[in-house]
Amino acid sequence: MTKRDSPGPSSSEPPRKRPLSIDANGKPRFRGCDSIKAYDILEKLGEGTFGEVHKARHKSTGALVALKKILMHNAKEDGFPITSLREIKILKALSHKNIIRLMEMAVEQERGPATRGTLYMVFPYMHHDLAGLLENPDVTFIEPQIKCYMIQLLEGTKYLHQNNILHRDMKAANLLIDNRGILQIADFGLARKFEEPVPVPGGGGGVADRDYTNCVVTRWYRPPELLLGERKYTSAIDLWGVGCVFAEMYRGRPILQGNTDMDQAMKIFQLCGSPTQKNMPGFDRLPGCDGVKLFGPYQRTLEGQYSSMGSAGVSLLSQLLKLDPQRRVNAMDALKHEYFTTDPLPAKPSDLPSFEDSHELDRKKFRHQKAHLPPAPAGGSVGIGQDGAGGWSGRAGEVPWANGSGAGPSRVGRPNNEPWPNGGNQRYSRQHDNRMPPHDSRAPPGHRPGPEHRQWNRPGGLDHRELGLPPRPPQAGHMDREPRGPPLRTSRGNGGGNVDTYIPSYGGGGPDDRRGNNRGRDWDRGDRDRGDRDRGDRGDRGDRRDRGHDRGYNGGGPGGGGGGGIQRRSSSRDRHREEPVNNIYRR
Ligand SMILES: Nc1ncnc2c1ncn2[C@@H]1O[C@H](COP(=O)(O)OP(=O)(O)OP(=O)(O)O)[C@@H](O)[C@H]1O
Repeated sequence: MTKRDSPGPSSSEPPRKRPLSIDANGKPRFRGCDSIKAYDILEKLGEGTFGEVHKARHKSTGALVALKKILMHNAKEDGFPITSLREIKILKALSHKNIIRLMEMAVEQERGPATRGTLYMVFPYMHHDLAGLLENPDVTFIEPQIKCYMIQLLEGTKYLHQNNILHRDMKAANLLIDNRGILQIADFGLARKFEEPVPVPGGGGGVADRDYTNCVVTRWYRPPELLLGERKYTSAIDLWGVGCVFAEMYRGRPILQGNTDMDQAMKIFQLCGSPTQKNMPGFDRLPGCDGVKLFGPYQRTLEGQYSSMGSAGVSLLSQLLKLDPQRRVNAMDALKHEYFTTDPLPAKPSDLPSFEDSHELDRKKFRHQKAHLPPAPAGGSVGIGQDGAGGWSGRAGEVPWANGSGAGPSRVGRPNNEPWPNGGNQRYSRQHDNRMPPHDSRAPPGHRPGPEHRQWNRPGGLDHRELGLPPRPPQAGHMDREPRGPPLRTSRGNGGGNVDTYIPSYGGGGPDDRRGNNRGRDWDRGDRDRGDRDRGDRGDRGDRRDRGHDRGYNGGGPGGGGGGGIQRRSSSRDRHREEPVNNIYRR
């Protein structure tokens, strides 16, 4: 039998797919499990209800990693958090340069026969998250850099959506950046598969034909359809978050800082205009539409507010921040937008300057030490609990108007005099939040800022002593965190009325959360894990973390904005594949 005759794949058969466990270079993508003893733990980077993140070094290879501890709130009763299982499963199946790679799991065995041990997700160490970079007043993005990050963000988003994954928590704090200029989308704790066809060119996010849990996405990045209670949503929800991040890179702060869901919707409509049948067809069929009638009508202000982004930038922004999710641009179309081909052209990642490391905990430490800071966003109806403060039950006429200052337009601009090292000539004056403390940009041990650092960062970073603050106690970040109050309650323990039984009642978030990432998220994390056990063993488990989160306005009503119902298993598990990333940087 000749080779030609031998049985094998015929030319009509589809090409064989690479096994999911192998990356584009033929190397195993996910190594499996290692002992935590293989790592030297260096410092804490972030902390949430869901887990702590530590920087560590692999003892034998020397590789720097981030270890994300999986917190078991109630290991005996709940077992391994199902949301973490889902996150791990999704991450293991993804392979793209703009998506964080789950390298392996690490196990810490505890003594005693009945202990289960602690599990860690192991990721490559990334020097920053985007929120941290933007909070550093000495780092000013210029347009080639913003374009470079946007391309990478859109490439990662496109890859997710083409592989039927919704991220559902797109925000600056979940975008990690390393000192080679690579941006990666992280935190898949709320991600899930979607079952509808993937987006096509010119087709926006398509149309959803089933219900999903409504209460997803951190409020400041939550799109109008979710705020109005939409459950048949599409990948367009992620593109709204991309739009928010896009403008945030110019402004230097989150652009829509609502104190409650109601306030959030109001801020959106003040920017994009009140919803009408023309700009958001069908908005009046959504359960939260009554709330819209309580304010406005507002005229659109987006083009005026963001004119400094230039006509191409404003055009892209307005396509990302379309009220109508069906007309909101999808990632593949956004990548073709003229913004990326007009001057100044996008920088290449390798041309971007490096910065001193900045992570969630650095920011928290600093903010807690500045006790005199004026109040940050109040956190809105996330805080609805037994005291009922700040929430709205969802019935028309009961509007808890936000009393916080929110994101007023009064920001102090800072002239940007830094030259672009690679010849770019566009400079942007980021408008800084004048309530914002400078970022604590400590250099890592042994780190000597090079010329680039000197150009882009305050030499040596700002020390707490420079600010006349008391010396930092050991593990100040941890100690400074808000004390946790009573343990989280579940729906079993407390129900009824408009008391959100998924929301813990520990007190205020303090002034730390300018970005709205952590306080809401901490509560959410608790919700997320707790909610799982009430949901049977299938379905949209991760969603419960946000259940009741501002739910009064989202139209979910007292019964809940959560609850995606039982969901079919997706058959698209094998669709994951690496896509070549367009070499758009070189255009
Ligand atoms: N691979 C990484 N490299 C460096 N830092 C990381 C990495 N992963 C996470 N971090 C830091 O830890 C923070 C929290 O990570 P992540 O969002 O994955 O956890 P989380 O428990 O979901 O936190 P949150 O509730 O704040 O979103 C990030 O904002 C980032 O500052």
